[in-house]
Amino acid sequence: MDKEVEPFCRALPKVELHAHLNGSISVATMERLIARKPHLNIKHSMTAIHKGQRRTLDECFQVFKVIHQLVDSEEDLLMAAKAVIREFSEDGVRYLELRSTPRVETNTGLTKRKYVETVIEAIRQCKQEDVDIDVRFLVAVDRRNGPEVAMETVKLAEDYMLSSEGIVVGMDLSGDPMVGHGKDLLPALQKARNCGLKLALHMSEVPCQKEESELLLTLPPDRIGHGTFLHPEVGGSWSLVHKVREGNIPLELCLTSNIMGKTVESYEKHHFPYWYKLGHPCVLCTDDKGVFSTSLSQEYQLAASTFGLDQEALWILSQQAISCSFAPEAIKQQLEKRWAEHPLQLTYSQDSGAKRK
Ligand SMILES: CC(C)=CCNc1ncnc2c1ncn2[C@@H]1O[C@H](COP(=O)(O)O)[C@@H](O)[C@H]1O
Ligand SMILES: [Zn+2]
Repeated sequence: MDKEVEPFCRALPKVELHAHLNGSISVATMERLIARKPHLNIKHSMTAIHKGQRRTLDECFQVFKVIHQLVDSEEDLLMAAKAVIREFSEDGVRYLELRSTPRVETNTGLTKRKYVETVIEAIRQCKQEDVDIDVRFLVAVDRRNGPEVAMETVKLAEDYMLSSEGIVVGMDLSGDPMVGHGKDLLPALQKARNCGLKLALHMSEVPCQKEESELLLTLPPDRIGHGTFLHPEVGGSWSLVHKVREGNIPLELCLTSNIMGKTVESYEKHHFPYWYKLGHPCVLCTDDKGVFSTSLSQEYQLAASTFGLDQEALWILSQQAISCSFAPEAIKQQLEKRWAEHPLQLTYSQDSGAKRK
């Protein structure tokens, strides 16, 4: 691999649009959380999947249950969220959309409202502390919890969209794709859309979701998470591809997550090139940087080495992610300006200028 790719990807200003809060907790933060709750007897091996290891989707979802035991109070959540935001910033992420599922924890008195407020507070505190990153919050619906909870979550998200000064911008649909059906959640998602919340939905993460994806595309979503099995070569359909292309709906693509969760056989077989070659908007994301021991820089490096992307292509990929974000127009313009004035942009344009000569 080009030895300059690693520092380039780290220095590259980046946009992260698909990051689950509790899946993004680093080893260092996990250590602090484990130390706070020694009685749980939780080992590191239970909260992360390391390089070279692969687990079934089911096994991966067990990991979240363990992490949720470690993050079950307002204090834990505030500490974890702030650490995650700082780490993304240290990795060169300048705009982040963090998603998380509001939870009730009776032991500690955590309510769903408190949960959302704590994540918002973490975002505000990072801003006050001048952490170099703009953070927005997508309130997540866990598909496992059914239509009533989904509707309740939409109402919660709507409330905070109106009162969080632009921090809450949308909703995510996630959770074990083998559980529940999107058709039951459609009314809640429709309501979310109608009240102005943006929708980032996990779709076709597993092969058996063709019908569900057709249905969810009628909303339509503003972005798609994974979309691994949308295209006909992997059992999807032309109709799905056509609708996604027609709607120009960006895809959030998480290479390592798909390999480690065994929904994609190898990096080479990832669906990134399928969509990238079509010129469709693709955004590289981490999904769960803590659980999958990765970083956004590493995901850019992997895309570069696996699919032969040069520095110019990586730059364009990161810049195009700005327009796929749910940031208000004014913020998008500020980010565009920041990218245009970035020192790396100068070297890269000199390089590509030299290449052109
Ligand atoms: C298991 C695996 C391969 C994970 C990657 N793919 C995923 N697919 C669907 N939902 C997810 C995934 N990763 C994280 N989540 C959701 O994010 C939650 C953890 O973050 P949080 O508590 O919402 O802050 C999980 O409980 C789950 O609802
Ligand atoms: Zn995800």
